[in-house]
Amino acid sequence: MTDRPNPPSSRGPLLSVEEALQRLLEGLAPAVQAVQQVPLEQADGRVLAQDVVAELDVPGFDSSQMDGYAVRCADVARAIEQGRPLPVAQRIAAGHFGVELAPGTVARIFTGAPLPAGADAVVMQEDAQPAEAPADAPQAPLGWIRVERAPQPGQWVRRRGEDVARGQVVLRAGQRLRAADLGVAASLGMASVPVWTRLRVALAPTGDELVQPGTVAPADLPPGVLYNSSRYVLVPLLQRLGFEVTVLPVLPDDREATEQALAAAALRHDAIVTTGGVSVGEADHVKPAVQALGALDLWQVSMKPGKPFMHGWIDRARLGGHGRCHVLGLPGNPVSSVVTLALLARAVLLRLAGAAVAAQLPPALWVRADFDWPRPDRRREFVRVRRNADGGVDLFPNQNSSVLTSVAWADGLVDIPGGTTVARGQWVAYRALDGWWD
Ligand SMILES: Nc1nc2c(c(=O)[nH]1)N[C@H]1C(S)=C(S)[C@@H](COP(=O)(O)OP(=O)(O)OC[C@H]3O[C@@H](n4cnc5c(N)ncnc54)[C@H](O)[C@@H]3O)O[C@H]1N2
Ligand code: MOO
Repeated sequence: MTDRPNPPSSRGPLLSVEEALQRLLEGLAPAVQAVQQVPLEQADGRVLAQDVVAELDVPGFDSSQMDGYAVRCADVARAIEQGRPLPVAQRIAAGHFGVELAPGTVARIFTGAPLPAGADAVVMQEDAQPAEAPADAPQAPLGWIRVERAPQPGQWVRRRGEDVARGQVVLRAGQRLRAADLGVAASLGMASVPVWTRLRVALAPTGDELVQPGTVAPADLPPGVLYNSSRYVLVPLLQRLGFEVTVLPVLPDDREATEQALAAAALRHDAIVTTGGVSVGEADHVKPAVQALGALDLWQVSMKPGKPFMHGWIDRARLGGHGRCHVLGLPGNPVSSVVTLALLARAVLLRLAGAAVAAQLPPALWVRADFDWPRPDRRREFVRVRRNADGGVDLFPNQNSSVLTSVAWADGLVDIPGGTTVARGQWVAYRALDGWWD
């Protein structure tokens, strides 16, 4: 990444969310360096470090999809025409190979069993009836069947390689592995996968007003003091993204102490996520501290909540180390911190973790707004909503960025462009919050 000119100032036009994502991800290289081979059982959510190429076809052989009879379609058609039954010449169970199907015969076959050579379809047993042996026929120890309708070639046959073809790139480097991916890897015979080491993220809450729950009883809470609630939202979200998260003690509203704590954390982590202290007040020390230790890249985005979001880095060379430690400054209001983590910081952190991430928001679903939003804001708004049983979304009544119960109630965000309103019944862009963390 090259050094860039000054971040946009608070006085100029604010960056849009898309511009911010472009700027954040442009030239951003992964911070993780080592690859580890991890057993499939522990690989959920990890970032794949190398492409996985199939060494075999899956399935490895043509097989039956049903319990029934392996047949040659032409023979069945002829037998129907002549009104004759067909002899069952062999019996093939899953895990066993039969012999080539002799012309004019069928094979009893079970689901998953290999199709015998010569067979080109399977007739399920419900479509075949046991029949008497014709008087002029030789012995058939497994009996005779009669089929009413001629099958099409390929019917009820699971084709070799129809799931995965040998040589195919099945999983891509940079992909975050999900449960089904692990099953696919297992189907290729892999017991472990090469993944990047976990990104080491420090969460650094700031603010003299914060206390840890459990240290002061609600009845004894001094005026102006509140519990550090964001920590308990952000840590599980960061962990679900696959990071190794350390929580630092709350940083006081003090420039010197903020700088020292960030410097120490920068040497031991790939990225630091701060909360609070990024607005314009005198007690907002995160920005100047990052500037003193490295550089500020971006500050303030045209979004509500979340406007004061900040990104910068600490130059470890100044601290006797090497490389950069990225700092993502989330605004202090708890809702703003969740929304900026979802929309902006998540992409940066995942890229640092080695994941392939696009510089755009994930695609939205279009849903019906079952609410009015009559007062436009200059900033693009991300309002907390919940899908209802009628196929629309309801709005949480209090959209203040300090109201954390709005996030607890909501299952997603509706994206309202700056300067626009929403009328009940209108189609709006909805993004499920859950989708951001798996
Ligand atoms: N003059 C201006 N003032 C503000 C602006 C502005 O543009 N001009 N922006 C506002 C916006 S928007 C937001 S969002 C806030 C964010 O400010 P900070 O990031 O500096 O956050 P703080 O002031 O430190 O905290 C804001 C609020 O959140 C509470 N908080 C902080 N951390 C936690 C936590 N871990 N758990 C629970 N609650 C937390 C804090 O006590 C404050 O009440 O700035 C506006 N001001
Ligand atoms: O971003 Mo602030 O989050 O509008 O309150």
